[in-house]
Amino acid sequence: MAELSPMMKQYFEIKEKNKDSILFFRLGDFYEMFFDDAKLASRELDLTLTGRDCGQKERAPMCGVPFHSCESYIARLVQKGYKVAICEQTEDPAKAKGLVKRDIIRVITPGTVIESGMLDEGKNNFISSAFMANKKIGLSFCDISTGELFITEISGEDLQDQLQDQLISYNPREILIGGEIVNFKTLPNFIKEKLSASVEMLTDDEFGYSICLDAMKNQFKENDVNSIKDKKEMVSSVGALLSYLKVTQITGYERINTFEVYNENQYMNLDYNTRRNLELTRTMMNKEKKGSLIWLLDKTKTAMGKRLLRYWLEHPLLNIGTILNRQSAIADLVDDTVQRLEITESLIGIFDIERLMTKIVYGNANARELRSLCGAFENLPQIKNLISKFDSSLMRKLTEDIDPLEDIHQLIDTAIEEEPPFSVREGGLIKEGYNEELDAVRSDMNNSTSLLAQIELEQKEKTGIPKLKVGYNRVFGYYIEVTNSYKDKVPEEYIRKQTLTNCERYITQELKDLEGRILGAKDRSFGMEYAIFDEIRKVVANNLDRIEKTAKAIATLDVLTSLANVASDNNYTRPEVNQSSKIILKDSRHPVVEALLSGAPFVPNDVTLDNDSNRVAIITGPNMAGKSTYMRQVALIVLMAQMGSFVPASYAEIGVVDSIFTRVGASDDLASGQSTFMVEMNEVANIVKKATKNSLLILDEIGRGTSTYDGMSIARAVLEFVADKKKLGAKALFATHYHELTVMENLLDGVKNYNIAVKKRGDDITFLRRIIPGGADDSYGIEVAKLAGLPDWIIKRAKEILKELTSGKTDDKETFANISPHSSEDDMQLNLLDTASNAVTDKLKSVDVNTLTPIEAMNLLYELNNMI
Ligand SMILES: Nc1ncnc2c1ncn2[C@@H]1O[C@H](COP(=O)(O)OP(=O)(O)OP(=O)(O)O)[C@@H](O)[C@H]1O
Repeated sequence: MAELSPMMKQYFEIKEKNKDSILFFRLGDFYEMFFDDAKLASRELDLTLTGRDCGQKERAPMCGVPFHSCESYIARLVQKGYKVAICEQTEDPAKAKGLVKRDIIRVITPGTVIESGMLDEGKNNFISSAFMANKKIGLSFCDISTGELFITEISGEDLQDQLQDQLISYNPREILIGGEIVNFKTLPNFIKEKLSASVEMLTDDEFGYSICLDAMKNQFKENDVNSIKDKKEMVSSVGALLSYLKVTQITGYERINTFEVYNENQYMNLDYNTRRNLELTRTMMNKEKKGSLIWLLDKTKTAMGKRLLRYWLEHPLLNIGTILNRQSAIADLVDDTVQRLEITESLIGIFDIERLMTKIVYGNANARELRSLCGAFENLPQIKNLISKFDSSLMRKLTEDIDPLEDIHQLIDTAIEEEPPFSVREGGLIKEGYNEELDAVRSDMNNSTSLLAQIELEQKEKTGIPKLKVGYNRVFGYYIEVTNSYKDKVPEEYIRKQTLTNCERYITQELKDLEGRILGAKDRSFGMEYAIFDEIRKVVANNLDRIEKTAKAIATLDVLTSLANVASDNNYTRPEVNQSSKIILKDSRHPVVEALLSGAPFVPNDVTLDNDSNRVAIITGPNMAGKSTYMRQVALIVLMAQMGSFVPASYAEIGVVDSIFTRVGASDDLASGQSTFMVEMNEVANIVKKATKNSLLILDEIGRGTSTYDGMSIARAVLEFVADKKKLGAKALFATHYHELTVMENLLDGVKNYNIAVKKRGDDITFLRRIIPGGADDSYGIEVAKLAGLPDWIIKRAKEILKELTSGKTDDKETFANISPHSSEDDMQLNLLDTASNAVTDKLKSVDVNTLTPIEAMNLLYELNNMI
């Protein structure tokens, strides 16, 4: 067998160490993939598969992507869950002796993306690490593009459920798991179906306590590490994550210089179904942002603010103090419109400082990005000044945290060109006047350039060739070009280098000497520029703590301003948030439906819920009356209040709830083999298992997915469980079409009936959208069906059947069986037909048709026709 070429040998050595990644092997201006990687990439990225001679009989399958547009290709692979190992030349090809050295500079995995083009600017890109031992789970979430790291410990009952709820609230793209977590048999399916994240199994050694503790010590301040070092599972989770980042990122992960330990009881619990049902970040129907709560609330001006707003929305608080702090800051902004609008304006154009800093710390930010950072700092002094006038404690803290960073701004501004090129190795980065030495080298370079022009002139005169010019190419540098018609005038000392169709190119000793000076000056100047640029980049990186603190403050201010703008534009009110267990709302509205309604205005409604005589509200009323809207608006208002936001109501008192659970709408999960009813019952089971008396439950038409009697029985049993203080005793809104359930008001403590009023005139109904005490008198299903355009025949027939069913003569089943399968109209027509056909038969019996004359036959036919 023939020997592999040296380059392919090098390829195989590198590939051997990165078997589970697609290897992007840098060759010139391309990243090439070979063998199975090439086949996979060609399939996934629609690339043409070619072959490369590799010293063997068979050519190596190969495909490539251009270096300059590689991001979009990598993004597509990473989004599909693949890892991409980037292999670069690690020495200057010009200085290499033999084959250029190459090595992996970074492995990009779904959870370790930092490239802005591959990230959603308004969403964190988390990688998570979960390790379980001793019935405890250590869990961490890290966004390496911003340097944020959140860690927690989960203990107690239902660890898998708790873990899933935590994973849902951070939505990581990649999850490292190990220890006893492998026993959670349904977890992989959950991760695949609900999170679409990729999973990496790590070994117990990788989660080993002492290795992990060392990894933490290398990364964080001693005091920080000491504060959690007894939480072994937590240490294992963070340590294994750091080691994974070290292996994949190789450099730059030092950006993660601190962490935040959170307690899962710090935040309201929202499970997967509730997040989906309340349409927090996208709608259920179209999976679109428009129509979701975030769409309404997000008026942020910066990417940092966008991400933080999303975080607040996905993590409503339980701590009243923190909620009140946010509220007071929003109140400051709501009350001072002029100031608020000025702040809003000064936030516009502030770049993503958090993600820029990551690139700077990684050492791969270019001069343009440094300029963007400088631009982001421009308004800081003004913003600090604007908010210093406010009184609330959060505003005071933000004023303190915002560092105007004038020194860094000035450093970048005086050093870096306004519009530098993307490349940092080809000059044009540093402003004239910033560095004397650089200016001197540059002037040498420029003088040399004018010397070239002088040479051209001199040679023209000396040789008498008018069409002579000095040019440059990459192959043999500076040359003199003479058109063919003057070839005979070329002096002897010219050395011919190239012949083209119309001209010849020459070099001279004088030109080569000058070239040495020019290129030397150019190289030196570019080298100096890069060194100065890199130094500035390092200075900025060394100020990470100051810059990061400012970025966080700007993000917080942006979120507060966004919420204040929404509150002011939509006439929201500041809710009174307390521990009262009450939810009292006056004139409350559904924030999103209200914003989307174009015709008639939204009809506001009141709400009274508490843990006493108003625990459960049974809501009846016709279809389309607004039951679901009403229930969701209560849940959304509670959630908004616990985010710290103002709410759409004229008055609101919110006793904090520990969780919101919802069971709404019909959905099936055919992929996991579950019918609509199974999904519904699973969700109900989950709610009754996890809810506490401090939870808020939204139960919309429980039991509708099965037969009437079974459904009604289940609905009543759930209602009894929820309402009964000895069992659950939680606050709940319970919408149902089973009017029979309204009797529960008399049978159970704490249950109240409400209905959404409609006005009926003849066959037509008008929706009033007002919630009023008492059960609904009728369900008006048929009237709504008529509104929906069901044909008259079906409507009439349905009314007939309903009349029989509600006549109350016998039990429903018997009555239903006794109803004729024809409508009364059908029966009438059948009777008529019967009579006519009898008359015709009688008539025909009375005549002998064989003896009729043609005229008599015609008359008979005429007579028969009239009978029918
Ligand atoms: N308070 C309101 N003011 C104005 N329009 C409303 C109000 N409540 C609901 N609506 C409108 O009525 C539509 C139907 O409301 P919703 O889906 O809540 O009815 P429903 O009673 O739950 O119906 P069903 O029993 O068929 O599920 C909503 O899409 C909304 O546009």
